[in-house]
Amino acid sequence: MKKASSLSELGFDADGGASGFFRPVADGASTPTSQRRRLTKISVIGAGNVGMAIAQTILTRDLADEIALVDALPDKLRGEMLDLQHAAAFLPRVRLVSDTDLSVTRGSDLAIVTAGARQIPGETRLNLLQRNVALFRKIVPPLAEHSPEALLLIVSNPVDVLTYVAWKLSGFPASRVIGSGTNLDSSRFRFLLAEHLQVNAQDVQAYMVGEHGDSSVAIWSSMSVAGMPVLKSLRESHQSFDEEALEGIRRAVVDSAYEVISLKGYTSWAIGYSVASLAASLLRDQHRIHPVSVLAAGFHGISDGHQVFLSLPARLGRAGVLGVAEMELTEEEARRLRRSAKTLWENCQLLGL
Ligand SMILES: NC(=O)C1=CN([C@@H]2O[C@H](COP(=O)(O)OP(=O)(O)OC[C@H]3O[C@@H](n4cnc5c(N)ncnc54)[C@H](O)[C@@H]3O)[C@@H](O)[C@H]2O)C=CC1
Ligand SMILES: CC(=O)C(=O)O
Repeated sequence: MKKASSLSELGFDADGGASGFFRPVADGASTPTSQRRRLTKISVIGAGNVGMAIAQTILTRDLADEIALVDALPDKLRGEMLDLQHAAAFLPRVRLVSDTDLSVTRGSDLAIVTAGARQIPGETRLNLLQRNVALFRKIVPPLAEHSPEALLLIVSNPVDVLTYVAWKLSGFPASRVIGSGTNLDSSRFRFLLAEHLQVNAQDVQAYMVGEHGDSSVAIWSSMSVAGMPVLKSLRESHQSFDEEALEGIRRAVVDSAYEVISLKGYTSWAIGYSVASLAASLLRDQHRIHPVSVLAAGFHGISDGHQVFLSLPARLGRAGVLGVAEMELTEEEARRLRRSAKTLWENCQLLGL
């Protein structure tokens, strides 16, 4: 049985009796319309492990005035919403709403899609494609209709191909359709390097680009700490630091998701922080650089005709993707990136969108 969870649902006045509780200090004391701040609304579609980790990180970072949660499971959805609402005394004031119907997302500034199947231990992300494309066909068109000016941030896997799918199905410009991409892989990469070098991961400049998945590419040539090239010092301190050792570290980054999934069944906390950092850069117009999934046609020798989405370092702001960095890659890095693009483009083409 659905129980009332607010005083208005129990029959109390909708304004909570506030007019009887406080005496106005002066006539017309309310904020003039011209000075009212525009409220920020974020929607999270899919209130599973990932969606809820994102919602709670966004709440603690005070990024939204309203958060709308959507899921296909009504009881779980309401339970998640209430559980977060009960933290109200410890958080900034946020209106939290939820519904199984996407109309609750109306007027979103940012819509984050996490709905869909996730990997079982050992399964690749690309394996999820057909199931999640079918879901996106149901979710993306109404989402775009309810919030035609929104930024779309795709998280469901395989994230790069699904970002392409969301771009096609929404009809939005590519600058407003972004995949969370290798923002997470790059954090894992920086964590491993920081542990090795005994420094803070925030001081390690290092990017993984390409597919968020098995063919991701580690950009060793531009990796630095305090402006110092890391590869050079690793090679000087470890005599046997060759291509095989580098591939071993890249593989450790790729395998780290598989390891967490085999241990706890899913990944959630790191992607929660990763997506909240993207939300902050976008909605607060930070112009920060993140490796995220963007339309990569024409970059690093990827054919102009291949409308593939994959991660490259991009400058993010309130309008979405403001620009993509023209990284200097070694020939080997560019070759690996093109191979990653080829794998993704082959998958996109199969969809016939
Ligand atoms: N891009 C990235 O870096 C990462 C992506 N992921 C991906 O995120 C996705 C979600 O993972 P989890 O949250 O662990 O899975 P989960 O199974 O916990 O949550 C998925 C949710 O989607 C909901 N859902 C299904 N159909 C729906 C519909 N039509 N409308 C609204 N909601 C619907 C389900 O009811 C469920 O609550 C997976 O595809 C996973 O692979 C996970 C971690 C990192
Ligand atoms: C599941 C997934 O994509 C990740 O944690 O990287």
